Amino acid sequence: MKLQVAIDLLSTADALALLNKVAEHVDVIELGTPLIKQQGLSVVTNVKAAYPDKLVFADMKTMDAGELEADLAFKAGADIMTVLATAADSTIAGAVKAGKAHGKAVVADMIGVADKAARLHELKAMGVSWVELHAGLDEQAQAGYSIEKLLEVGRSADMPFSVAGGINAERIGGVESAGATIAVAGAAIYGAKDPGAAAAGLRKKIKQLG
Ligand SMILES: O=C([C@H](O)CO)[C@H](O)[C@H](O)COP(=O)(O)O
Repeated sequence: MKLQVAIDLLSTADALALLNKVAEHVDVIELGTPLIKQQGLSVVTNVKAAYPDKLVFADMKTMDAGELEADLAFKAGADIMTVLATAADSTIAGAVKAGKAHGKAVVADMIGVADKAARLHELKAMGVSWVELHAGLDEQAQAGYSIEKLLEVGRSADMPFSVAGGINAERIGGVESAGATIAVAGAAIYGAKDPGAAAAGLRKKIKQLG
């Protein structure tokens, strides 16, 4: 299982300072949606220039104009971009088309999807590279939040999937056992006192489990 760091900070300088501590421990660098909204796609270009050997993930959460937005992200240097699974099929098809044109990956973010199993089958047919089983920050803040619901969907998924939703050292084992190809960790890394140690710790747990 790969480790993806989600950077939900708001400046390119802060993102680069964090990466200076954690990049060696992660496989995929995610530029979060708030960061891209604050900085524009220049943050993607700057991070890819600084880390050309890492996969750079632009969390665009595209809801419309799929081909155009995916094209913008890939032209900026992204290796992977996200389209919302709740978007119209034509939007997802457009993003997939741009992904194929650039030879890059398009991920469908399942945030807010009610019937995740049914949508997953449709997304597979549309040719997305993988799906992200995702509970967003607002969902995580609700009383009684549990990552288990996402893992349940993952266990019966017949395509590659990542998981995002408050993954930390306690939860990462369950994510690996559910069969995820990528574990996404945001706050558990950027919010840690020692982000380098936090990322290294998650990496170590993955190695132990694998
Ligand atoms: O995608 C995310 C969210 O929508 C805000 O951009 C997060 O990066 C994702 O949820 C992972 O972060 P954590 O839940 O803090 O691990």
